[in-house]
Parts: sequence; C-alpha cells; structure tokens
Amino acid sequence: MAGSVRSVAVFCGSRMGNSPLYRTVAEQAGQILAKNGVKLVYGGGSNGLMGVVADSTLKAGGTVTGIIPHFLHSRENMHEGVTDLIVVDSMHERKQIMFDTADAYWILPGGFGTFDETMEILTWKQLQRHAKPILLVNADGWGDALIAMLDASVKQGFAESTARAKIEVVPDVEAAFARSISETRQYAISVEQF
Ligand SMILES: Nc1ncnc2c1ncn2[C@@H]1O[C@H](COP(=O)(O)O)[C@@H](O)[C@H]1O
Repeated sequence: MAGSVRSVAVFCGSRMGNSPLYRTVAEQAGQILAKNGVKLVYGGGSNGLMGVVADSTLKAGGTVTGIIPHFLHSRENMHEGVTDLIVVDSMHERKQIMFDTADAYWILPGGFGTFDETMEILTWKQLQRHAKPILLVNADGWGDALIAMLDASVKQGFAESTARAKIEVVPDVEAAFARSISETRQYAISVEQF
C-alpha cells in the first residue's frame, strides 16, 4: 500500500475514444494501482476506458470497487468480475460514494460524464469540502480544451488562480501516482502542524 493513499477514484470515458493512447493510459492506470496495492474505485461498468482500467487492475492482481446505479446496468454493461460491486439508486449516490471512499482522484480521457465528475470534484475542493489530490492525466492532449477552459475562467475573473491550482495536470500515470502520494503527505503534515 502506498502510504496514506489506499484507494484512487478514476473518472474516465465509457467509450474508448479515437486514439490508441487512451487505452494505453487506462491500462497503465490499472497496473500502477495494482502494483502499489492501491484499490481502484470507479463507475462499475465494462464499457470503454472504464472497463479497461478495471480489467487492467484485476489482471495485475489489484482490487476494484465498482459503483453503478441500477438503471445503468445494461447501458454501461455492469462489470460482474470486480472485487466489490455496489449497486445504487442514483447518479448522486454513486458520485458521493466514489468521492467518500477515495484518497485521490484521477481524471483520464473521457467525455461529458467525465467532465461532470471532474467539475464536481474540483468545485467541492474549491468549496473546501475536501482537500484530496485531483490529477488530470493529459494523455495525447485529450484534456487540452478542458484545461484551456479552466485557465480562461481565471483570466475572465470568474475563478481564483488558487482554485485553478486545485487540479493538477500531469503527463502520465506515474506522475499522477507520485503527486497523489506527495500531496497527501503534505496535507497530513499541514494538519498535524495546525
Ligand atoms: N451527470 C453525470 N454525473 C455523474 N456521472 C455521469 C454523469 N453523466 C455521465 N456520467 C458517468 O460518467 C461516466 C463517464 O461518462 P463519459 O460521458 O463516457 O465520459 C459514465 O459512467 C457515466 O455514467
């Protein structure tokens, strides 16, 4: 287990996207979590990159908790092979459990659902509902437009640069892992000193 990071919530696409590098980064995410004894928490489906990251974690000997609303059972092809599967009633419940049970959040390539989850976890941090690391893994530049939008918001005077700093862009999962450990450690030290 990696210090105080025992579980990571990964938000990513329920589709594969157009670049083969998206699959690669999802596979690498599962491998690095499993190798370090860190549990994957994710949306519980088998489709797209969500399925890839779950399968990759399991194949590498890791543990996976999937959280899926019952109405998405068929649409997202609920993953029957995960270590723990939690079936919930609503999207809100799913998100709440994902947020509560993870020590860090990784954003991998994805679409609208991934954007929603990213903005919610970021704004919760802005509102000081949590202080956990948020790492956007910008594989093949998939997140460039999203990053530009966050930066534009600061330039336009709609967000503080301190809020923008609450999500960190990293090039790969190795960096996401390293930053998750060091940010969590820094936070623990600052709480101890308080
Ligand atoms: N509004 C939403 N809130 C939370 N999660 C959502 C929402 N819309 C879709 N999702 C889930 O996000 C993942 C990834 O979706 P992509 O659109 O493929 O990025 C998926 O499990 C959706 O159910």
